[in-house]
Amino acid sequence: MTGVRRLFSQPRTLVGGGILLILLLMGVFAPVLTPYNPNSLEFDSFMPLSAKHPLGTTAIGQDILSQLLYGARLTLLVGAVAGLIATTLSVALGLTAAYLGGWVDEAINALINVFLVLPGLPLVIIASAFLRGGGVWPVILVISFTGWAWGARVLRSQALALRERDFVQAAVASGEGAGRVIFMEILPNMAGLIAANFFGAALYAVLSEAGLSFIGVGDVSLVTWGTMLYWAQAKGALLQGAWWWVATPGLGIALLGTSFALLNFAIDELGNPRLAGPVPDRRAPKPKLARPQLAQSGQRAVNTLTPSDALLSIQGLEVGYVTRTGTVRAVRNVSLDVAPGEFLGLAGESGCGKSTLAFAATRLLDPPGTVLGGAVDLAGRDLLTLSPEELRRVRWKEFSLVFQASMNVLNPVLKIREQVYDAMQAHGVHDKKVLDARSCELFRLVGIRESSLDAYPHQLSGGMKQRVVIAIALALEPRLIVMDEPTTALDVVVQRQILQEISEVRRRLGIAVVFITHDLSLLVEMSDRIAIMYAGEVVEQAPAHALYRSPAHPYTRQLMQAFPPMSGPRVRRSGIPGRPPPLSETVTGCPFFARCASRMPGVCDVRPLQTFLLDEARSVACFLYDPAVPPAVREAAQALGQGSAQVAAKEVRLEPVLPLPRAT
Ligand SMILES: Nc1ncnc2c1ncn2[C@@H]1O[C@H](COP(=O)(O)OP(=O)(O)OP(=O)(O)O)[C@@H](O)[C@H]1O
Repeated sequence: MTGVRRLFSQPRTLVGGGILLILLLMGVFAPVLTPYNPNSLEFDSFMPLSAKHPLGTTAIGQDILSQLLYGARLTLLVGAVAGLIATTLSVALGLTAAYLGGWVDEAINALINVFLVLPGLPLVIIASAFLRGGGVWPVILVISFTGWAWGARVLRSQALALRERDFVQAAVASGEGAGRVIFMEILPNMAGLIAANFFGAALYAVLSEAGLSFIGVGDVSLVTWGTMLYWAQAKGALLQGAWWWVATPGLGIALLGTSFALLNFAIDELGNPRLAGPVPDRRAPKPKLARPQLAQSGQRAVNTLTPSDALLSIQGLEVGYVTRTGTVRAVRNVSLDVAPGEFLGLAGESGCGKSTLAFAATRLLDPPGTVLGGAVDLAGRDLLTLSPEELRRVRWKEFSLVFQASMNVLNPVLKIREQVYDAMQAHGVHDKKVLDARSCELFRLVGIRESSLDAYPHQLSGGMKQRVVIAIALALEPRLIVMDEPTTALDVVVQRQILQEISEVRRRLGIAVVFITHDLSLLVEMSDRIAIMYAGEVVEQAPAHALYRSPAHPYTRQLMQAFPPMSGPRVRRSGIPGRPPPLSETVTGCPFFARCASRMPGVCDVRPLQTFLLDEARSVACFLYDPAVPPAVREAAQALGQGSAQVAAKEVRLEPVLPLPRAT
């Protein structure tokens, strides 16, 4: 059901809109509904209710029904126009302050505060008295310009909160312009609040006009419900027993207020789809995928990369978080290449710098994170030096990103379809047929029913939302997708389904994937190649099957032992004793030294760490493979490390060769 249809199917809308419509029709068709001029003095004073005068007459012989009908015109005009002007001012100033921030925010905030502390009623009275006699417009202007500040403050706060939400950040990151972010991402989420603001301001205007007229400050020669009250009070209507003269405009104002309030609630519900709509369909689609298989070397991309055939080339990347207590060097001299269509897994303990690496390489690192050195080249473009505009053009088209909390980037008040379209439209795809066809194709690819395109995010389960985000990330068929624990927040079954789909999709589309997770056994299933990070450094890189069969670095071995095997009997797993060194400190030698079962004191803790190439596809940053260390010493150390390193060395026929150059 569309938003408008849903709005008009609510009882509140029907009642509130019905009352408002009746009041409007009363004003519009006043000349038809009554034969009398509201200002005509042709009747007797204080005539009681009768067929000729259903609401009696005033002290000076005016027909009260005519006054009520004609009075609706000006009363509604004051409410609508003053409400509109005040709301426009509130939205414009509130959003400008929140979106631009800095001195603009401070200046607008100061203005809001000034208007809030000004005593409203006396100000309105003085201003109205000053402008008296100019008809209804001075009253409208005075009410509008004194009634915007509260709304601006509330809308500013809401916009500030929305600006930090993931879906707004994602829209900014995906290159949407400021206007589009404000009008497409932020404003729809504030519809309820803006509507509330409008109806609140309109009600304030109607009541202010009535109050001003009642005390005789407005233009009492006009016929409004306020001036009716003024004259009724001035001529002692209640003392004369002519209660209907007071009750009629009072009831009109009360009904108008009720209709505004009901419409306000109804629109609020429309702006917040969680409050309405059909029961969510949370049935997950059935995956139609084959059982995952352990990689076979013949099927895999082989890591024989040279810089010229790499799609993504990270060279000597250094990233730090500059804090008051020093710089946390979270990524240290990392070099990684990813070939076109390759699935590179990145694993390591929590806090070893995986996310920092992903964020820095894709230019999404927020302060205090800073790139301290190195280069990131994607298909010949140095991503680290691209201007924001160039980056906007490249992101989503050349590479896209899916993170653990990616499902939060979905805007809660927009249908999934609009959000999938948005990503494509921001990059120049506007043909409705193409958008439609592509969206359906993407949804089939990631295993979601096409009907979910017309759902709101809250109507989908977490797994489905994450698939939607993956579909959006695939929308422009980027050459590379970086996925940082994209399924960690989901249950194991859904995780597996999604991972199988990612694997399938990237094979079909030939997209390269950098996949980050703690779960090494999962990576072994999915990856062509795996890089292991420890304390900000890449300590081992190898084809997945080789790493699984014979991990070379003692840390990789221990990491593998910490996860259950993919087959065989269940055994108790042990964690890795000890902790990584603090990344804010300079590490001399190997950062794994203190925890390593094969450590060689006097070597590993004193020499600057080097990376050794074991064969054309494997490298390891460990002195156990340093030809400069006597073989006997290395063998003894390997044996100490439970002997498994020797097995590994035999299996991969380790022939330590040249140390790779490492940037300092
Ligand atoms: N804003 C920050 N300020 C200071 N240090 C930070 C900040 N963010 C991360 N760090 C530090 O940087 C290091 C790397 O963190 P990062 O999140 O990249 O690791 P990770 O391997 O992705 O961990 P996880 O798997 O838990 O996400 C950690 O030591 C962390 O404490």
